[in-house]
Amino acid sequence: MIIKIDNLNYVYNANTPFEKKALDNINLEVEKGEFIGLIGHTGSGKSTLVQHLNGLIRVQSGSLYIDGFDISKKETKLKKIRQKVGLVFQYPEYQLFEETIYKDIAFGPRNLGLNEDEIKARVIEAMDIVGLDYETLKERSPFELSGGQKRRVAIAGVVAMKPKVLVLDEPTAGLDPNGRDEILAEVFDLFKKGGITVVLVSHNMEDIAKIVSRILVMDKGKIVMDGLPRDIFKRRQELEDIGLGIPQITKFMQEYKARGHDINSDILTVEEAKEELIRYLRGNENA
Ligand SMILES: Nc1ncnc2c1ncn2[C@@H]1O[C@H](COP(=O)(O)OP(=O)(O)OP(=O)(O)O)[C@@H](O)[C@H]1O
Repeated sequence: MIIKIDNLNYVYNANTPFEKKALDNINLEVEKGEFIGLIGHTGSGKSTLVQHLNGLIRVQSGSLYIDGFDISKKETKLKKIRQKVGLVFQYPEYQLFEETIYKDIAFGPRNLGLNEDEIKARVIEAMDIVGLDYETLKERSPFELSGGQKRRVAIAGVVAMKPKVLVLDEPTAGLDPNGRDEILAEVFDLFKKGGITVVLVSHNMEDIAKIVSRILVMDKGKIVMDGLPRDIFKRRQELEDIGLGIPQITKFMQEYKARGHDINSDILTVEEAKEELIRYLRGNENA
């Protein structure tokens, strides 16, 4: 098991008038190689939970193991945790700071104390994974790039640390549909290569439906649903009750079925819908 969380609670500004319980008894087990989609309304606790995973927020009560390694202990070094878990923040481009793309991506591996050859190899590999051309871009300033490309540099910086768990908090926020699809495709490619567990936080149900293998739904600091995307999106009313939607295409298929059409409405993508509708319409023609 790569992530194991027991009875995790977190309160901001404890014992002050601004006290706010952000995590309420979280229990979670994630196997190596899962692709988790974490969804929930604004303020439900998603960021607080994922920031625990890389030690940005330290455990107040409960326990948290990454790859068998207890990160709830105060004495556990942050450096050790961050070698295991890479976190890409919302709008990560604001955290770029070096004068060249090479230096930015090399920053993490350099902090690990690796030698220059190994650092270079990691930068080349990470740029390749996120689809940035090493030769033409290595000496360029990250600040000259487009929004989508800056975000790739930020993701490459985390990938270059070779984490076992990659956490992406709203990685496509603010990008146009093309930029969004490209970033997701690269994350998915990285995942498919194996060896990495991904936790993707998103408000975008289309993005989630396209790529994750398991969905966790948060509400008021708790995990209130946990299951396969197809099963979660069947619970449309429960999701709507906590301010969440389902993918447009799934909604369309559910509504089409409700009007008396005998189709399978467990659909997650436009491609699946197309196949199902062709099957159904051909069946009707032949009847
Ligand atoms: N630094 C902070 N100080 C005080 N309260 C906070 C702080 N950060 C978050 N909170 C509160 O904790 C709760 C959980 O917030 P969190 O950011 O984890 O939710 P979220 O699901 O990630 O929201 P979003 O989708 O808007 O990023 C919210 O009520 C929020 O207002």
